[in-house]
Amino acid sequence: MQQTIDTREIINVYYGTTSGNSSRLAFQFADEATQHKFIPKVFNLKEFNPDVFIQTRLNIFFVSTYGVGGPTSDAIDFHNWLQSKDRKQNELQGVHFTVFALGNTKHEHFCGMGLKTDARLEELGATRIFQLGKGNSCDETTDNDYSVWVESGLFAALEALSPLVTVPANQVQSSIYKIKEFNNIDVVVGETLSFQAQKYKDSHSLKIIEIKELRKAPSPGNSTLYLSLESQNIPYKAAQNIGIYPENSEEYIQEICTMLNLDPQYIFQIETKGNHPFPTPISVHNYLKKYCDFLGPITKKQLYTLSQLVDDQKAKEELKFVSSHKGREEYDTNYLQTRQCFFHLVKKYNIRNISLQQLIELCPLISPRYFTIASSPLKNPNKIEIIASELLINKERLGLCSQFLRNVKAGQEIKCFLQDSAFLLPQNPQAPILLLGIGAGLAPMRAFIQEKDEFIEQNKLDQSPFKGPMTLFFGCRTMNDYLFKEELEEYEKNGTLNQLKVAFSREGQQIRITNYLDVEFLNQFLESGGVIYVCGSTQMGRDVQIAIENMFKQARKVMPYLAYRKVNELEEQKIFVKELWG
Ligand SMILES: Cc1cc2nc3c(=O)[nH]c(=O)nc-3n(C[C@H](O)[C@H](O)[C@H](O)COP(=O)(O)O)c2cc1C
Repeated sequence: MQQTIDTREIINVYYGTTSGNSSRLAFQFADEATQHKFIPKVFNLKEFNPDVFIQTRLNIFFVSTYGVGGPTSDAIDFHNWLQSKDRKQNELQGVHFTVFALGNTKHEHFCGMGLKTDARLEELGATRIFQLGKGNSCDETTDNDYSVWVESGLFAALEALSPLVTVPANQVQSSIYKIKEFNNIDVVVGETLSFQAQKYKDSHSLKIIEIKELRKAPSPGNSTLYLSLESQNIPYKAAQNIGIYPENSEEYIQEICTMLNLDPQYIFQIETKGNHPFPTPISVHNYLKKYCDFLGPITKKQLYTLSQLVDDQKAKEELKFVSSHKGREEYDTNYLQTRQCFFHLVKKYNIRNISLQQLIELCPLISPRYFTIASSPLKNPNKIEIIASELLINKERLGLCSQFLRNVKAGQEIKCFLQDSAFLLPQNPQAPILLLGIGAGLAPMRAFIQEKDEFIEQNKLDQSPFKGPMTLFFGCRTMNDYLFKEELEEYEKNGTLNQLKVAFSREGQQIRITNYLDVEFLNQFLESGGVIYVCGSTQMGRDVQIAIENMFKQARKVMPYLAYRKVNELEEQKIFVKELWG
């Protein structure tokens, strides 16, 4: 007798991400949808195909916001397609959707991209299955916000639309991986890789020319590295973003192999009807090194699986509880905020019985870390320079990328790719330029200064995108953190920088760069058609925003409630350009 199975419809799960939050939730949702007997298909928005979208009834979007309430770079084509005037009224009739928007309340336009997507889908005639959800990464509550959203009835709404049907078992596509030992005699057939794995595969391998510490008295967590990479004739732009794929260290790989009794030399292939999560055949060692993110924030799916595997009854209950909706506050305070990860919990609870297949299903791929290029291709056509601050987690362990960069040596190659940042050249080359940076936020400023300096050196200032006066206000804690001191002072001496001011927040007068932004100065600067570039912490971005608002209120007598809008207008006109983190 033919075997049958109860199932529901296909759901397309789309995500647009930069740092991995949206993709993590998209895959988590896919896992939960499978338990509810749906057939999820996960796509990065770069792979968005309008025909597939319109033909599939159920669609869910996980979209994060970047820039001024805009899309992540992988979602730009989708965003342009959706918002295009070419779209016809009711073009999306029959399509059902729901959106989970990711953002951060420290940024303006909170969840802007999700809100725009949600509103436009409805405008084009698509039916909203469930109200928009919002995840706020400000206090790292995104994952909890997601579970609250799901628990408030998402699956009930989906199930009402798509009742169970009984079909022959062989009609249901399975995306579960099967691990198979690779023998040298096996013929390797071309695999279709997941979007993220393909992006990794297509990225460049750039050789490190030099790596050194920039601070005078570094300590763990208070270190800033300088890296130069051979650009291998890959065209790059000043202040562009570079995504670097970090790798797990040998110590961690050895330890996890010992804990889980995995043979690092074992070479395996993956059998799946879906996309392959990474290229195979591969050794366990290389999988753990390049792809397996076992040090990232612990997910509820990981906690649930660990609860099933741990022997200790108390631990079992605790892990199960925090993986549930009821335990969301404990999950947030005791696991997310304390930066717990899969590796440390496996170690803490002495869990040994996790198979390679489970590991692959539980741990996401290592995501790239983004930096802003600190050099100009005109001055340095053969090298890309980067400034990287070190991240210390819980005052005890370095973040994955920080430990990776600590261990790499000159001559070694690293995987990376380039993409545009918010720091585009000014539209008016005559515009006065004000560069505001703190710490490693000096990177894009240095790239622009180098660019201008090169035009001056070649006696071609008339062709430069920076013909107007250029001012740099740089903030650091103490003289020990004053990065590129001699170089910056030289740029001031030779006239590339018309003004250089350095604010030390923990030394001397203990001031911040915002102390230089008084009402009169900002008013005159903006009246003269100036452009302001800011790079550093979100707090600093907010302080600069407040300084500009005050200028509007006091110098231009703008009503307080309109001052905020005025600053937004400056952002939209690319007169106030920010790239912030943290
Ligand atoms: C450079 C930058 C710009 C951002 N701009 C916004 C924004 O305008 N509005 C917002 O709500 N969140 C903004 N965010 C926050 C992200 O959307 C949020 O952290 C999200 O969880 C990231 O998801 P991802 O890991 O999938 O990229 C920004 C984050 C960065 C790093």
